Amino acid sequence: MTDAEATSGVPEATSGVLGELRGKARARLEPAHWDFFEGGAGRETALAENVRAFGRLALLPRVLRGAGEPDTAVELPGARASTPVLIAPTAFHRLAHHEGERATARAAAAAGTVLITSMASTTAVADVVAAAREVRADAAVWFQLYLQPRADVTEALVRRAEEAGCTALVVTADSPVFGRRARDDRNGFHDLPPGMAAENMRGLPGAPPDAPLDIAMSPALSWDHLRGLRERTELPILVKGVLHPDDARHAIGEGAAGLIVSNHGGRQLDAAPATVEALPRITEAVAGRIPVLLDGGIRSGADVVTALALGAAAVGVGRPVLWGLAAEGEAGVARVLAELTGQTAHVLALCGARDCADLNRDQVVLRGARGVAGG
Ligand SMILES: Cc1cc2nc3c(=O)[nH]c(=O)nc-3n(C[C@H](O)[C@H](O)[C@H](O)COP(=O)(O)O)c2cc1C
Ligand SMILES: CCCCC(=O)C(=O)O
Repeated sequence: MTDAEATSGVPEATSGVLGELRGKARARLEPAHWDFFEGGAGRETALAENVRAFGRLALLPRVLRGAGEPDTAVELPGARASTPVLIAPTAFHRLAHHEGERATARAAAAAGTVLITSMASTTAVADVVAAAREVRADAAVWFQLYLQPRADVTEALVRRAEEAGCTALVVTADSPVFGRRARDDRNGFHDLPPGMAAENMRGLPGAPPDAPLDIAMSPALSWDHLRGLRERTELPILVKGVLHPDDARHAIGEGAAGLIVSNHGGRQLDAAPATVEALPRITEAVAGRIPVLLDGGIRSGADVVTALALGAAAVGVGRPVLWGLAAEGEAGVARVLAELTGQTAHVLALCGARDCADLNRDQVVLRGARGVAGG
């Protein structure tokens, strides 16, 4: 067991650039904030399994294909990204670094990738998009939305995202209630410190002037709410947190432009499967009709290529971006993105792939299994 595993239970990156940034982030952050970023729900089984499941998979390279230098670019709803490594939405970046989401946005834009900015950001979405667009005029920022039980609140948030220039909405569907996180309970961490707030939640219907509204999570939300949202926006909508193939089909029926296979980084249902293990059934159900993305446990280029080979169009990365941000601000996020994209290009080349779509499901096999050629 590594040192990191001994303290967290998770087989996390302990070497290389990501390991270095993780160590630096941990040393810099207040322990309660580190635990908030790093932790998961319950016994942290889903959190650990997201990472471990990639370790149980191997890649079968194809040889002598004359593929040339791999192209890492991907085409997505409301974005063309130069890398399949996107930034998954994570809350409260100013807890990690004083520049917060602005630093993350600049690094994402410079890398030519999509920032999925959290509704629970500590910077208003207009300022997040502005920071990205200062670096690159066509930078793509997607807005992650928790559907609110009050339709007027959801609507006001969507208008803000649209006016800010976001090019897609990501509706997080895996949070009918808030996950139970033992580390946060133990630390008594349940709110932002004074001076920081969820800036998107200010000035909404039902809130006192300039006071932020709490983000509501509601088990009463249904596909009807998603339909209501679709009728009120032209933006493409991706549904995040899908693990059951029937929900994938349902989302397509409701006009979703994309899906994100996710268990919220193991922070919601602890009994959820590792996302890479849920992915094949989802891509099978979707059958290429809309792009399927995955997040959870991506820590290397091999993880990225494994997800792509199993049919993902792109992946999201959560905690490693927070490590980079906490360790070195914008430069740290840039290092995380460059490292994962560089590794991805290298693994694509070693697998004989010319681009992110030039991979097949039969190239992913279980380690230790007899007769590795899948199908
Ligand atoms: C600190 C933290 C905050 C998060 N906040 C949000 C959020 O506001 N909205 C959301 O949809 N997902 C949120 N997530 C989940 C991520 O979008 C993503 O599903 C997950 O982090 C991916 O796993 P990884 O951290 O192993 O890469 C959060 C995750 C973390 C670690
Ligand atoms: C209301 C904040 C939600 C943040 C979140 O989604 C998470 O911590 O996983």
